[in-house]
Amino acid sequence: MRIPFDQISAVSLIRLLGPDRPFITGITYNSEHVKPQFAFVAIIGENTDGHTYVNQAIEAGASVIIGTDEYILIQASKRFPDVTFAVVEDAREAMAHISSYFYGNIQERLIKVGVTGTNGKTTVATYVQHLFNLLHIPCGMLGTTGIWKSDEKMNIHKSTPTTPMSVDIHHIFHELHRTHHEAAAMEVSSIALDQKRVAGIQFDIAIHTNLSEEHLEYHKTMEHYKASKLLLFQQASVSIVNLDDSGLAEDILQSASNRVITYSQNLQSEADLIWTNCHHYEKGMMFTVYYEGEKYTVSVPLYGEHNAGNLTAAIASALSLGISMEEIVSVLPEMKQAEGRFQVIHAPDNRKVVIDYAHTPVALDQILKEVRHIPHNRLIAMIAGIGIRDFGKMPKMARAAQGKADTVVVTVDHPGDHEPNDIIRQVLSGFHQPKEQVITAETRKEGVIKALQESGPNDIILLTSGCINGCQIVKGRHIPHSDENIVQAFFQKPKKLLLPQEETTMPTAMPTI
Ligand SMILES: CC(=O)N[C@H]1[C@@H](OP(=O)(O)OP(=O)(O)OC[C@H]2O[C@@H](n3ccc(=O)[nH]c3=O)[C@H](O)[C@@H]2O)O[C@H](CO)[C@@H](O)[C@@H]1O[C@H](C)C(=O)N[C@@H](C)C(=O)N[C@H](CCC(=O)O)C(=O)O
Ligand SMILES: Nc1ncnc2c1ncn2[C@@H]1O[C@H](COP(=O)(O)OP(=O)(O)OP(=O)(O)O)[C@@H](O)[C@H]1O
Repeated sequence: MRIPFDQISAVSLIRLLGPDRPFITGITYNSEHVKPQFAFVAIIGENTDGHTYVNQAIEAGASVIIGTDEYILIQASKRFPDVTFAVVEDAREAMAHISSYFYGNIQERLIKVGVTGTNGKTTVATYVQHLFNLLHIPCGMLGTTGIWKSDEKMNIHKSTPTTPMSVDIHHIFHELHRTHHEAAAMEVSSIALDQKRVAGIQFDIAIHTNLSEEHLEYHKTMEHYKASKLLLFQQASVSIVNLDDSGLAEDILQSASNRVITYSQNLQSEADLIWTNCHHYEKGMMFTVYYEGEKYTVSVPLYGEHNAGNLTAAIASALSLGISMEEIVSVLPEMKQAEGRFQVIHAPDNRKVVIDYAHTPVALDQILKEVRHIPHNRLIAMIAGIGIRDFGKMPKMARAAQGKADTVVVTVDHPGDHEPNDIIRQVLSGFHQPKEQVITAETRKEGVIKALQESGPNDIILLTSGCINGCQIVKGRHIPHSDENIVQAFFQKPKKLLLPQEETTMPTAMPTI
């Protein structure tokens, strides 16, 4: 395809050198992925500067170089007159707009739902995906659990943990459209918003979950974190806002010029959707939703009161498309839980292993309260300090856990370049004379095993924090890790721990109760 730089007005072009309508066969931000006639976008990163690799990209066949360093691009243009050099104001933003153009602006033909917030992005995006599919709107999902078509995971390498790089987003949108999808639900992280990964996308719906402290290792201040999240609502036609969140709701309401749908748990609020009266039962939960003066009873095979709120946000997104509440409520009994979010493995002696990716103090506090709704004897909770994240958060995890379990196992997730014991000490510093038993484990694997060893009949073993992309990041290496496999292996040996009928039910895939 030829790229007419002068016609893609959103690209803030400063100077164009070389052929002005270059032909390209692909776009990449990594010189190692350049193929003949690719456009290479030089990005200044945290470790290195993409402009360093301009020569390498041209040697690999790049026909276009896009970057911000005018001097480097002018010098290179003298040596390679057949190559197009585009000096732009913001390389990441330019990449987003050019990627959209390259993929035929196909994104405009999809219903796009963006979800942002500190906790609940994956869950809400997954609920939107499942709900739309049940309502016969084929919907994909882009998020921490992977890139999904309506019915299966796509085999696409993820460039980042949550929101892909812009060129990957447009490639995925193109693939979804090619396979007859009508919608895409996606998590939009604050980092992605700041890095313009979704620049040029006009979301049909933007959903807000909540805001609390997170990602300060990147944003440095809460103000920057908040301002980044707010960007999503400036590029959406409908904003769905959680009135119960004191972190961001007011700011969205004040700045939104688009249609707003609000949701809340509070009967006294004037929210458009009010969810209340949540009860758990063996197969899930039931709650009431008030909407336009009517009362609806929702029954879903999902657990955790916060998930009633998350589901209400997804319901609001379907309502905004003009689907009736009656139709929505009728399909909810078919809903499915998101991977690794309040998922329950039934283990021998009526033990229940709950895997939940709670990795903020707020989420940890929440899940520790929620699991108590499941009948149990003792509660053993594993918490972790995440080495590749903000050290300041670690003691807060201990504070959130204190007093809420019988035993707390403190371990480490993704130590990165840090010594596991430094991380453990940092977490432990948050406890204030804990009455419960606190034990430590230097690796997540050891932590899971110790938590299981502590358990007895009818106990709940809650494994929190998370394992991004099924691995542990240790000194730059990605070491495969799976809590489920460790649980499975633990109960398989010694064999006598397993009841005969349970041997077939201790699966690699996790069933929910
Ligand atoms: C902080 C951050 O955003 N990091 C992303 C960033 O890496 P970086 O800034 O360190 O890049 P770098 O290594 O300095 O390289 C700079 C540029 O030179 C290029 N390069 C480098 C070497 C080479 O030989 N040739 C070459 O072209 C690189 O491709 C890059 O474009 O650019 C890379 C791609 O160019 C991303 O893969 C990487 O995401 C990493 C995997 C990451 O962990 N990101 C996290 C922080 C993130 O984005 N998280 C959010 C939120 C998650 C949540 O919800 O909790 C997310 O949306 O995923
Ligand atoms: N609405 C909510 N309010 C508070 N806590 C929540 C909410 N939804 C989910 N959580 C908690 O946060 C954990 C993470 O949920 P989820 O993965 O959906 O969030 P996320 O924002 O996508 O985080 P990440 O992108 O880092 O995975 C859940 O396991 C649960 O414990």
